[in-house]
Amino acid sequence: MSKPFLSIERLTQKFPDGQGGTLTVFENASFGVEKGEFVCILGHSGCGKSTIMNILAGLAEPTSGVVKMDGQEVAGPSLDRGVVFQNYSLLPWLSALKNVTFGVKARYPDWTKDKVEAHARDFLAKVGLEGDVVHRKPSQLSGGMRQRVSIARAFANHPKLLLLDEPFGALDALTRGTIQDELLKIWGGTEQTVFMITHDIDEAILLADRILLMTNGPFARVAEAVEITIPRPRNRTEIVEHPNYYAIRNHLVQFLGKRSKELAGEKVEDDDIRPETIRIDTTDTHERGAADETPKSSPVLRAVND
Ligand SMILES: Nc1ncnc2c1ncn2[C@@H]1O[C@H](COP(=O)(O)OP(=O)(O)OP(=O)(O)O)[C@@H](O)[C@H]1O
Repeated sequence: MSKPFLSIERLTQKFPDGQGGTLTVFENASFGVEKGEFVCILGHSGCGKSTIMNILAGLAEPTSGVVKMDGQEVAGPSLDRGVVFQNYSLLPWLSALKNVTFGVKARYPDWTKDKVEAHARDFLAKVGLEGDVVHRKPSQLSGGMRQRVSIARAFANHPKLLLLDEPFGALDALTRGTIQDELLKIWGGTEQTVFMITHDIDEAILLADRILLMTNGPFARVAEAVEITIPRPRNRTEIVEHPNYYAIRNHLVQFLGKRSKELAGEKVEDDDIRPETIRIDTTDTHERGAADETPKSSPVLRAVND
C-alpha cells in the first residue's frame, strides 16, 4: 500500500509529571492522512490532541516516533504547514489586511505588492471580510471577525497542510455556524489537507471526511477512524436529514461517553496500533442480500480493518 500524504508513525509523548515521575500522554499513536483530506480528531481533555498538533506543526518534538509529510520528516516549523489556534494569534499592530499580506509576502517573495494585496483581499472576501473593515486592527474586530482573518491568512498562504486547533472554540453558536460554512467553501476550492481538533461532535461530522477518536490518557491512543459517509457539499441544516447522520453521531457519542474510558490504557498488539476503520452506512444495500429485510431505520454498522 502506498504511503499517505501525512504519516504519523509510533508517536509517543512523555512529560515529567511534576512529582518526580513521568506522564506518558500517548503511546505509539500511528495514523495517516491522505492528500486533500479533512480529518478531525476528537478525544477528552488531556488525551494529547494539542500535543499531537504541535508536533505536526513542528513546534514540539515527540519523545519518540516520526511524522512525515510528502515523504519528508517534519522537523521544525515550515510555510508548508499553516496553523490556526483558538486565540487567533494575529499580529495586534497590523490591520486585518496586513496580517494576511505579511504571510503571503513571505510565501511568494517574487510577487508584486499589488498582486500580494489582491490575493490577500480575495481570501478575506472568501470569509466575508470586504471594504473598510480590512483596514481595522485586531482590537477593533469582533472575535468572529478575528477568527475569519486567521482562517483567511492560513488559506492564503496555500500551505500543504492546515492545522486547526479548536478554531471556533471561543465563538457563539451562530457565528461558529457561519464560519464553519465559510471554512467548507474555502477548503472546497483548494487541494489543501486539513487536520482539526474540535470538541464539537456535530462540527466534526459536518466538516470531516474522517474522524479520529482517541481514548483517554494517560497512554492514550487513536483507536478508531470513523468515515463520514455523507456526501458533499454538506450544509448544517440539511446534513441532519441524511439517514447516516444519527447513526454516526450515536457511534461518536457512545465512544466518547463510554468506550474512550473502557479502552483507556489498554495495551494493544503491534499489529493493532493503527486505528480501526469504522464505516457506518445505512444506505449501503450492497452489503445486504436482496432477501435481507433489514429496515432502513436500523443502522448497519460494519467495522473494516485497515
Ligand atoms: N509542556 C508540558 N509539560 C508537562 N506536561 C504537559 C506539557 N504539555 C502538555 N502536558 C500534559 O499533557 C497532557 C495532554 O495535553 P494536551 O494539551 O495535548 O491535551 P488535549 O487533548 O489537547 O487537551 P484539551 O482538549 O483540554 O486541549 C495533559 O495532561 C497536559 O497537562
